[in-house]
Amino acid sequence: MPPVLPPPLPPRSLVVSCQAAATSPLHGPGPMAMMARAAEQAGAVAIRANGPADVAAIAEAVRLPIIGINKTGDRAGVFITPTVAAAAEVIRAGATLVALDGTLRPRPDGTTLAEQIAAIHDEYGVPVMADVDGYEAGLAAREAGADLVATTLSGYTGPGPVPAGPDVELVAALAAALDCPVVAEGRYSTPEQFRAALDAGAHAAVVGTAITNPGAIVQRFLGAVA
Ligand SMILES: CC(=O)N[C@H](C=O)[C@@H](O)[C@H](O)[C@H](O)COP(=O)(O)O
Repeated sequence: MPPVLPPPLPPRSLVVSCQAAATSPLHGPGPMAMMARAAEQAGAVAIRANGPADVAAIAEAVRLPIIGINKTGDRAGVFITPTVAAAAEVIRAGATLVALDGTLRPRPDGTTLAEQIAAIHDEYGVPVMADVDGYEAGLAAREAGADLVATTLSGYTGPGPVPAGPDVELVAALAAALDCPVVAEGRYSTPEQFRAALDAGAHAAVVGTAITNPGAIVQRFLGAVA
């Protein structure tokens, strides 16, 4: 197995994802930097953020490590940091770790995941987190050199609807099989689910929508009486 760069995340920790869609009033580097500061103040150990502008603003606002992603292209395909050039943009903006699509799907530039990870390691020396959608992809991502494997894309790449809850089973299966940290991510919306991920073997968990998307929180409350 390829060597693992040490993760800049303590064990059993909470990472807060600060991302806002273009349709949100909170979209943009200023609001995301404030979200990140609030998360830091409350005890988050790292921030996940999208795009060089947000990463740069957050890097100025907090002292925490930043998991940088750079979403580009069509959400139906590989869109989370699909190329080394996309990774380079967020690394140069201040990301201490880069996350990229770690599914088995073909990549838009025709390179392999192993080639992308090797290029990021060689050129920038930062750890790489592979966002996977299943067990086989998790094993393959680790073989390809990923330093961390995250369950981020579970439930998002198949034909069916996105499940309501998180995929804790995938966390448990990957944590039992892999020699690198496994990060739980995707639809963690309660403290109990967060704890369940850690108890299943996750090194850390990333929570986004449930903490940093007020629009989704309002909708959840209204949904209870609709
Ligand atoms: C599938 C996809 O595009 N996931 C994205 C990855 O960065 C984000 O939109 C999520 O908000 C993030 O993974 C955190 O997950 P949640 O918001 O469910 O806590």
